[in-house]
Amino acid sequence: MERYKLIKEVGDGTFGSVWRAINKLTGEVVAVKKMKRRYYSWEECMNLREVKSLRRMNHPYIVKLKEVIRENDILYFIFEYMECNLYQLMKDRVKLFLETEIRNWCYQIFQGLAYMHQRGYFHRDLKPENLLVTKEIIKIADFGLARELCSQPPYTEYVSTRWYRAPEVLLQSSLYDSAVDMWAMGAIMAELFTLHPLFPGSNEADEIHKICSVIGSPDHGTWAEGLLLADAMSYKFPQVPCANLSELIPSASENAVNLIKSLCTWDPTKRPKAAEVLQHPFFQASYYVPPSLRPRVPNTPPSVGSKGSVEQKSARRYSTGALSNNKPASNVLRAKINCSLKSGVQRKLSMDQQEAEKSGKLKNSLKHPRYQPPARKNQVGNIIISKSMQRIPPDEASSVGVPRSFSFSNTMRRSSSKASASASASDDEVAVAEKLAKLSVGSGSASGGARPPPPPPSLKAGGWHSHTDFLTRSYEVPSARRYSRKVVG
Ligand SMILES: Nc1ncnc2c1ncn2[C@@H]1O[C@H](COP(=O)(O)OP(=O)(O)OP(=O)(O)O)[C@@H](O)[C@H]1O
Repeated sequence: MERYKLIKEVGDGTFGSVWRAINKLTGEVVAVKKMKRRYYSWEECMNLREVKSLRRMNHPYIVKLKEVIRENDILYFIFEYMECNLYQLMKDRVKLFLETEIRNWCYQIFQGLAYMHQRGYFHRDLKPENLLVTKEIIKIADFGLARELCSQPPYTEYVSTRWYRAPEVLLQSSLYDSAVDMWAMGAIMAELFTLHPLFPGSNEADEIHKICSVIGSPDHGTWAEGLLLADAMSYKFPQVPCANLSELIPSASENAVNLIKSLCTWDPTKRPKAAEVLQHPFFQASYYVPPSLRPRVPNTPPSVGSKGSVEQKSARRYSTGALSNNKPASNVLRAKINCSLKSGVQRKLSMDQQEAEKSGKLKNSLKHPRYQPPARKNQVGNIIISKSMQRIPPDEASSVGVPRSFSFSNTMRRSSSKASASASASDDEVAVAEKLAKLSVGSGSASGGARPPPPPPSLKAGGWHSHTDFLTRSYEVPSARRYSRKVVG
């Protein structure tokens, strides 16, 4: 570790603290994740999911693990450095993001996910904190929970942060797959549009209630398997009418709303795969190539950082012929959003609770009987076990010897994919903002190796229904509490 100079702590997760650091030899800025528990052998380190999965991945939209160092029984991961995470970008944000910005981010993430899923992995803990941003580039990070699709179910342990947790996981299915990542992406996409979490459940029961109130309670037609799962744990879904998602996400285009609907579908088998999502009409409206990835030609518009107030600039920057569907929020609506932004404690409380869940200290809720109506109590769910207890048995050669550090080259080993899955200024919008507020029930630089993503697929591609017929249900209003939290799961 003497090669690295730690500069500043930039994140404190459940399992490690993350530091911005400099490689003294090369001057390269990196992120050093110092794991909290001790590791007494290399074998133990090499069997960590984060290592096992990340060392197989080499993609411009997946954060690159450069090196692993074990020193004095302390394990350090050296990652490429990213400026901030998506949650940090959203939390103090007043102006809504432009749809073009959201489209650009999502297209990158879905490319990363398609790559990962095709190679037989799914992430299982996608959330804004695990999506790292440097200028216009976004990358998937934190593979501590990543799972091989071909690994043997049942998957009994804890998976994913509650607000982004798929219903099959909430209902303790042991057969979930990469569709859990697609659910999380639907929730994240919606949050990018509204700057509010879509399903901010205060406990697992409340989480399901929130989901029902947005997408409507499931029935035999929409998710027969889910009813069985619920039966198996003597759980009864609340009978809640669905909401109109377009009203909940007024700044989103019809295509964006349709995509979110399809991702947040009860039945995991009906959610689109990441590769299919890339063909969705939402991504046909335009394709934005970040300035940093454009060929260097004179008159290229200057790059604008993604952290600042970039909305107006963004409109000019995105010169690819795109029609922005974004409807900027009115001052009144913005004031309301700000107001809810300031009610920040909710997310922190809730996320702290989730952190407690993750540590395995708190148990229960759904397993024991009846659904409790939109819980205002700080009840905590039961699925959780500590990630630190999830070390999987050695299943591959850990013939790593006993190096003091381990660097990864582009070891892209393909494993067969057994993926069975494996606000505008109108009165209406003000009303929507009010509705949202009332319905708060519960509660460095981009990788040098980055290459430009492929151009958008043709409009004909994919089996997407156009516009509204993709899902015909209507949707209700989610909670609108604004949040603040430290960067933990
Ligand atoms: N490569 C990186 N570059 C810059 N910041 C990073 C990097 N990796 C992680 N971080 C920051 O540190 C935070 C925590 O990192 P990470 O999620 O890997 O830790 P963790 O202990 O696994 O967290 P969690 O509690 O989510 O499981 C991230 O949300 C991010 O803000």
